[in-house]
Amino acid sequence: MSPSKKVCILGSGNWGSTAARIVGGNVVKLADFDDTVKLWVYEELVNGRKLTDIINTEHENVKYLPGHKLPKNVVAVSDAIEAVKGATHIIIVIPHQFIKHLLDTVRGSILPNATAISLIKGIGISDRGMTTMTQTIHRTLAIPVSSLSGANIADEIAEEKYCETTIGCHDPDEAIVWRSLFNTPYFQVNCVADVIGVEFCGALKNVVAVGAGFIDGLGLGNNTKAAIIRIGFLEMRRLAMHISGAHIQESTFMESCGIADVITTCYGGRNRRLAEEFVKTGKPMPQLEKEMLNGQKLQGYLTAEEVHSYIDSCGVTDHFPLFTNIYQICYEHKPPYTIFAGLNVDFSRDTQTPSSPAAML
Ligand SMILES: NC(=O)C1=CN([C@@H]2O[C@H](COP(=O)(O)OP(=O)(O)OC[C@H]3O[C@@H](n4cnc5c(N)ncnc54)[C@H](O)[C@@H]3O)[C@@H](O)[C@H]2O)C=CC1
Ligand SMILES: O=C(CO)COP(=O)(O)O
Repeated sequence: MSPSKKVCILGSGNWGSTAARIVGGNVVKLADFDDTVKLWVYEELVNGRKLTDIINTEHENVKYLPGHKLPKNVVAVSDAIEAVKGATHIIIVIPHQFIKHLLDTVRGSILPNATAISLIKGIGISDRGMTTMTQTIHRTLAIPVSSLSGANIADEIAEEKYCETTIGCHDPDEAIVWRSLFNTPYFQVNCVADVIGVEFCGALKNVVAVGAGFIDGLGLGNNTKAAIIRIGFLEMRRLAMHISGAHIQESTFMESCGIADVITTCYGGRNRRLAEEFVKTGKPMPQLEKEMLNGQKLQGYLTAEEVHSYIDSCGVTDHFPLFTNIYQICYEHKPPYTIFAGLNVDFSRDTQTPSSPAAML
């Protein structure tokens, strides 16, 4: 009997390629899945050759994940519609600023019984307010969407160093399927039912990481960075609960997607590294991104702007001094040491009113 399920991956950056390595390795062990994993690549030339051709002949994404082979059953394609053709399980892992165009491209080509999972760390702003990536994907493709996020610096996972991740999935049967696609001895998946809590954590910690990078750029120490991490974590939780308190479980913040991801990104992430350079060189973030990341993309400074636009429109910036200061340093030329302004906020009531978000502020 031919397999009834088929997985594809949309996105082949640093994390997308690492996910392809994991899923490509797992899928061949799952009898109900087709062995072939189509990997959609945003086509570009690398040393005069198409990146898709390089991946399909050398089985390595030499630009975004150099030094790590991809399984041969991972097949790179430059056409997103071809990638989703016949796929029952769609993994979406692109920088959040590109999501709309990709979804517009593939809508209409998705199987009606398909299901998706977002590995993206970012949020969107629309006339409905702040939206998560799974909400955006669900509204466009009209299929169920889960989330995966965790303390997951891609290069370390490609080296098969032990870590954990969190899958948010409403359907317990589907959660088992997603887990079987991602779980490995070195990549331990824990499933929770809180889809948007998982992704709020993943998106908002990138703003905190920008703050942590400012502290490193200022040459301040570990205690100061720990203070920024603590306050940032509380502002993340406060904002997520303010937006969707009735739908988010507090316990999600203690999963890998929560506290663990804030820590790893504030010490080892790209957002932290470029924010440090921002302070040391005075160059704008987009310029540093071009100069230092070889095509990889930052999410943190964009998310800082999106968060600010939301909290400003709600008139609650006073309740998020760290997020506000980080935004003003990035976009309004405030000096980096102003990150400490007004940080003595009382968060003590936040955990007492989880089902009544407005009461927090
Ligand atoms: N790299 C990491 O360690 C981790 C990243 N993530 C998240 O995964 C998501 C994807 O990031 P990465 O895979 O790291 O990507 P990346 O930042 O390494 O690479 C950028 C990707 O965007 C593509 N791209 C460039 N212009 C594009 C366009 N106009 N339209 C569509 N794609 C375009 C590039 O081809 C490349 O694949 C992000 O939300 C990120 O926060 C999550 C966990 C870990
Ligand atoms: O999300 C990440 C680790 O979990 C990666 O963070 P950066 O994008 O800052 O590298």
